[in-house]
Amino acid sequence: MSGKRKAHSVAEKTARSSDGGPDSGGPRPASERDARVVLSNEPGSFARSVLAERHPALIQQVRDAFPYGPRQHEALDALLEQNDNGVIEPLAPSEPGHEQWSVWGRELFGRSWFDAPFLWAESYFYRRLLGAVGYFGTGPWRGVDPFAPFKRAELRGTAVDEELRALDALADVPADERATALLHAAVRGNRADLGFRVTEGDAAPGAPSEDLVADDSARLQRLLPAGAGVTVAVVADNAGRELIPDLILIDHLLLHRHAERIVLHVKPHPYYVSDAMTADVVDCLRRLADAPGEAGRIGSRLWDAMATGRLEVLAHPFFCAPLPYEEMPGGLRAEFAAATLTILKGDLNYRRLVGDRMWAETTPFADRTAYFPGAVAALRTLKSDVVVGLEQKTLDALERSGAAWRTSGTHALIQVRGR
Ligand SMILES: O=P(O)(O)OC[C@@]1(O)O[C@H](CO)[C@@H](O)[C@@H]1O
Repeated sequence: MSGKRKAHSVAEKTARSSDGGPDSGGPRPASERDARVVLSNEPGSFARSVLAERHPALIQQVRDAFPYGPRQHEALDALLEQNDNGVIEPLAPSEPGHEQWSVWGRELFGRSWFDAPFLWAESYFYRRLLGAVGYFGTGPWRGVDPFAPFKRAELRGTAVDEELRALDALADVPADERATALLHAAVRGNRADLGFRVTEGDAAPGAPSEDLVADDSARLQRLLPAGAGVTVAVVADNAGRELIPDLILIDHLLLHRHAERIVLHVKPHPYYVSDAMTADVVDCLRRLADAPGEAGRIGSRLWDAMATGRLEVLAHPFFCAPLPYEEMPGGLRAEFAAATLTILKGDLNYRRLVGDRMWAETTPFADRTAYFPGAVAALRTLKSDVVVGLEQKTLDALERSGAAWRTSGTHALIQVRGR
C-alpha cells in the first residue's frame, strides 16, 4: 500500500503529457467533445493509484476483517490477480446482475482494468468484490456487508462522541447561523470516507486546512425559505461520520420548515467501502437517539419523521451503476424533478453529476448540470481529479500552491445550480 501520493502537480504533468491529447500540458478543454474521459492508465495519475494501490489494499483489509472460507479467499485471490495483471471478465451467468453488466461492459470485457473508464472500472471492482465474498450468493455469507466492521468501528468511535457533544453548544446559536454551520459540517463530513483513507490517511473531517474552493451556500439557503412546504432530495454518500452530519442537517431543514418532506437516497447494497445503505441510516439514527442532550433530541425527531413520512429513505439500483447521472432512468429523474432541490453528497456523486472527464476547471457548474431535473447542489470534498465551476483566480492560486489539492481531501466545495 502506498504512502502519500506525490503532489498532484507531478502526476498531473505526467498525465497531461502522456497522451498528447487536449490535456497535454495546456489548459483543459470545456467541451465534452474534447474533455477526455478519466482512465486509470495514466502513469502517476490518481486514478491509476486507486486501482494499483487502493484496491489491493482494500482486498487485504476485507480478508483480515472476516473469517472467510477457502472459497472466498480463492475468489479474492482471483480478483486481485485480475485487477493487477489481468483483463476484465464478465459476471458468471448465475450471478445476479449478469445481464445488466453484460450490457454495461460489452465493449470493455477482455480489456485491462486500467484501460476502462475509471468510473466504470471502480464500480465494477466493487461489484466483483461483493461477488467474491458471497454477498449476492445463496450461502451463509449472503447479505453480509464486507465493509460493516469498518463502518461500525467509525460510528462507535470517540470522534463521533465529540461531534455529538458539540451539538449542545450549537443549540444556542441563531437558526440562520446554525444552518450555515450545519451545511459546512455536512461538507466536512465528506472527508470521512473509509475508501479514501485506505491510501490517503486518516484525515479527520474539518481539518484546519479545510478550504472551500467554491461556496454557493447562501444560494442554497435562498432556495429553501422557511415555510415553503417543499420536498428536498438528499443523495447520501458515506455512512458514519458523514451521514451523522447529513442527518443533523436534515433535522434542521425539517424542524425550521425549510423542507416539508425530505427523501434520503442511499445505496441498495455495499459500495465504495463506506457508502451508506438503509442499515447504516438506522445505525446512525440509533447513535443519535441514544446520545444525551441535543443529539438525542435530534435523533428522536428524526425517528418520528421516519414514522410520519416527512423523512423517507429510498435505495434505487442506479446509485450503484457505473454511469453518470445524465443517464439516470426515468423513475429517478421523476423523483428529482419532484424535489425543489436535490443535494448530492461526496466526490463520487460529483464525478457522476458533472461527468467523469478532465473538464476545464472553469467550465460553469450550471453547464455541466443543465440536464439535471430541478435545482441541484453538490457538497463535496475534493478527492479526485474532476472539478468544474472554479473562478480563474481561485484556480491560479490553487495551481501555484503546488499541492495535490484535487485529490488530497484538503479542499471542498458547495456548488448550486438553481431551477
Ligand atoms: O464519494 P466519496 O466517498 O466522497 O469519495 C469516493 C472516493 O474515495 O472514491 C473514488 C476513488 O476511489 C473517488 O471518487 C473518491 O476518492
